[in-house]
Amino acid sequence: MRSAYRVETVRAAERVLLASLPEGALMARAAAGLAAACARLLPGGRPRRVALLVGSGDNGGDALFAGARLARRGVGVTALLLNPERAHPAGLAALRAAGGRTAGADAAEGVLGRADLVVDGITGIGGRGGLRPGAAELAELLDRAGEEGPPVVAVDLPSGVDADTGEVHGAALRATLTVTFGACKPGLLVDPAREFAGEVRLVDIGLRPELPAEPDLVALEAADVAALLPRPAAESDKYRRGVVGVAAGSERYPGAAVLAVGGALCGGAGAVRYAGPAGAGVLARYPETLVSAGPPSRAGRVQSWVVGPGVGDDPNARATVDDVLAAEVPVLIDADGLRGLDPERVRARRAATVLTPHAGEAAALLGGDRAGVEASRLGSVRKLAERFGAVVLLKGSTTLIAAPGGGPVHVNPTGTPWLATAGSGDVLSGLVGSLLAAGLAPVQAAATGAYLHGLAGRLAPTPATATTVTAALPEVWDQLLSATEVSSEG
Ligand SMILES: NC(=O)C1=CN([C@@H]2O[C@H](COP(=O)(O)OP(=O)(O)OC[C@H]3O[C@@H](n4cnc5c(N)ncnc54)[C@H](O)[C@@H]3O)[C@@H](O)[C@H]2O)[C@@H](O)CC1
Ligand SMILES: Nc1ncnc2c1ncn2[C@@H]1O[C@H](COP(=O)(O)OP(=O)(O)O)[C@@H](O)[C@H]1O
Ligand SMILES: [K+]
Repeated sequence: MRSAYRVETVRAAERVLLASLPEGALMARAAAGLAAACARLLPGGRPRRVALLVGSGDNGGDALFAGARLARRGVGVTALLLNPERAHPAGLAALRAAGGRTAGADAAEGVLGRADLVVDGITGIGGRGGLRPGAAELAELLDRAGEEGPPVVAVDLPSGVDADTGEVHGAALRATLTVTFGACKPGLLVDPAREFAGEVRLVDIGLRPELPAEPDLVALEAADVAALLPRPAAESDKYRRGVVGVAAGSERYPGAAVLAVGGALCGGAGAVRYAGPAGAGVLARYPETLVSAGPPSRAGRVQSWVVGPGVGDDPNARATVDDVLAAEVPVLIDADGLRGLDPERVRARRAATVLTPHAGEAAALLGGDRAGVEASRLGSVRKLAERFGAVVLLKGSTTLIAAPGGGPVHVNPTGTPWLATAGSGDVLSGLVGSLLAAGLAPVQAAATGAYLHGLAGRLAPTPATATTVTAALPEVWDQLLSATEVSSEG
């Protein structure tokens, strides 16, 4: 499991560690890791030039000490000082002693134009709000150079992104690689900031023992997901494996029923019941489905319900959602089912509820606009989970999952923008509902479902469609299960 910690937590851990180490030791560890990462990105066989962007805090100090290490290896290093009087004094002295140069920000265009690599040490975890004008101009200058420009290595964080929330207010440095120290920060894993971070590499500076057991953000890895996947045992039968009910589709949108059932068949439950008006289409595609045309409550016993995809917005659809909400099993609500959903109705349920909105649906539930949700994904998903007393999976780039009452938020690491294709959300809802029926806890079901769905999106032939994503799911299971079998044998 990958973990990320908020600035406040990182600072507290750093204080403990700093007290036990000689002065400057921690920064030296950070700078050594940073310099090694930069050296690997530099071209060989000719004089090489590195430009350091140096702000007035310790982030600039890291850049200066790393620059000194590179200068000692024969690299031409120039530090652009945004605020020369406030640049880290010991870092400056080290750079100069190693033969590095300094320049004011007015020299930026020339220095950056000649650089093979840029090191962004403007702000790290001490950055507040949008970048100030001098720093913002540097970010814009590099943005204009685009692909033609030199690679940028961000020190700890790309300057201008919010470490705790992943929000970006105005300009920010766009990095090829972010070398982060001690612990990953939530902003490095959540969009829009994640887009600015490039590849993220964690440098161990000895902080781990001082960090609390519970992170603020987590991302499942393959072994975690493999351990969560429900597997039939010798004494299993289809009922013990769990039965998932799907109340989806309508005469207008019959395809949503087929897609949600397809996802549900690939989520580990032993059987799928379908209740609704699109049974003929479902049976034609998946004859293994148990189909009924009446209300969900008359369809027979299930261990979870999925309701909403393609049900439309007529009174029948509302009645279907109400009927499912009355069930005493975990319920996943998606798409049309989320329209006008009453928080009190959801809070009053005794069994778990999982909501799976995309940004537009989340905005409607929160009474805001879509752009606001996309700009503040972590805040939005937490707010929705609290308001509805439900587990919320916010879809989109860097899908997030939050539970009511706090605890770590999950971020899905496997997504791909190829999943932004009609109906792929319907497949996800069936998949997560099936994992719920198989007995996974709601947060685990949502996080595991998003992980499998993302991998299937990557595995499906390009361009992925909802149907090919479904078809790729068994291969995703195979890969995950066979990898763990090998590791448990070895
Ligand atoms: N505390 C520690 O023990 C360690 C800290 N390290 C480094 O220290 C960094 C934190 O250092 P600081 O607390 O000095 O903070 P930073 O260096 O991240 O940022 C603070 C400085 O940036 C300026 N600033 C803040 N917001 C700005 C904005 N929007 N636009 C332009 N300038 C802005 C402030 O005026 C201040 O001078 C970490 O990110 C990491 O790089 C590492 O050396 C590892 C050890
Ligand atoms: N930019 C993106 N990057 C990664 N995944 C995305 C992106 N945009 C959408 N997705 C994923 O694609 C799926 C689309 O679901 P949804 O919006 O409900 O579409 P539909 O209603 O057509 O099924 C979700 O799993 C979502 O997380
Ligand atoms: K930085």
